[in-house]
Amino acid sequence: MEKVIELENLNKNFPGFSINDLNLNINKGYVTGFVGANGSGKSTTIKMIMNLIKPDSGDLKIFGMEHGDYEKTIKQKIGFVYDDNIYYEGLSLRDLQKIIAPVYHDWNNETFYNYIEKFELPLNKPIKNFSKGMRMKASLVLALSHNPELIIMDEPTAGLDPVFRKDLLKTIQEIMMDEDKSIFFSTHITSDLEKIADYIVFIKDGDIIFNHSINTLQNDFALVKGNRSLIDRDTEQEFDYISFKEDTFEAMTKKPRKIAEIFGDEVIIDKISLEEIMYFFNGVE
Ligand SMILES: Nc1ncnc2c1ncn2[C@@H]1O[C@H](COP(=O)(O)OP(=O)(O)OP(=O)(O)O)[C@@H](O)[C@H]1O
Repeated sequence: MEKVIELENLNKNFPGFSINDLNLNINKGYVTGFVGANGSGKSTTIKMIMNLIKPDSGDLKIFGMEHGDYEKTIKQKIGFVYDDNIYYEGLSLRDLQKIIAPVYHDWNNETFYNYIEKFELPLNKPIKNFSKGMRMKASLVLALSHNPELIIMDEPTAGLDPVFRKDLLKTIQEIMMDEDKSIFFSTHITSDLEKIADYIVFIKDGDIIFNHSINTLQNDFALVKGNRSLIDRDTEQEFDYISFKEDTFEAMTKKPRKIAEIFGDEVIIDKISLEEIMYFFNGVE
């Protein structure tokens, strides 16, 4: 499968936090969600992909190219959305359009005005008077108006109301009708990912814990509930994570068929949500 992002043995050290030998491939033509707890390294990874911060070592390729020689070519093909204000506060969207449009070969004014209308944004109001949600929408308009091949978003739905979040998911689905497009975005809203993501990358303390298709997560992982007395040193091995509550246990397994063979009707084997998978991988006590 063709890759749009390839990270190999990437290292970045901050005081008290580090990313060590991070390896990650993102497939072309799919929506990949990037999840992990607060402070797990999502923004740091995204900023390295965008060349906003430099890794200490390792290889990083976007569309098979490295930033060193090809940064301009790469940036032409990326739509980047993030919540920090990247604009001059006093400027309006109309001002920004005049500045940004000439920078991109594939800028499309019709797309720009369509999104302005769709997202109900004012053209002439200074960005400094925008609400948090309006800023995120403005960032989206500017990112989508140059027909990017790869859309990278750092928590795009943060600060957005549920109605607009739903519209945004629809917009993403429309964009993905073009099978050459790829989307990589971080979020804490796992229910959004269950609706639109093809792959989920999970990061914990700077380590990639898994990069699975949503089908693998839904079919291979299961939630098991039963009586605590069923768990001993041997049976414990069959589970990936277990939590106990009074006389009962709740556990995650990647071997639901084997669990059914061992325990039969003594346990309940259920579908597991992405939120529960993250909860277990983040370490339950
Ligand atoms: N410029 C920096 N200098 C020092 N430490 C930093 C810097 N940028 C990030 N960090 C640290 O790196 C860690 C990871 O931060 P990062 O923003 O990547 O997390 P995140 O997964 O995006 O979190 P959130 O979900 O809360 O946005 C944190 O401990 C943060 O304090």
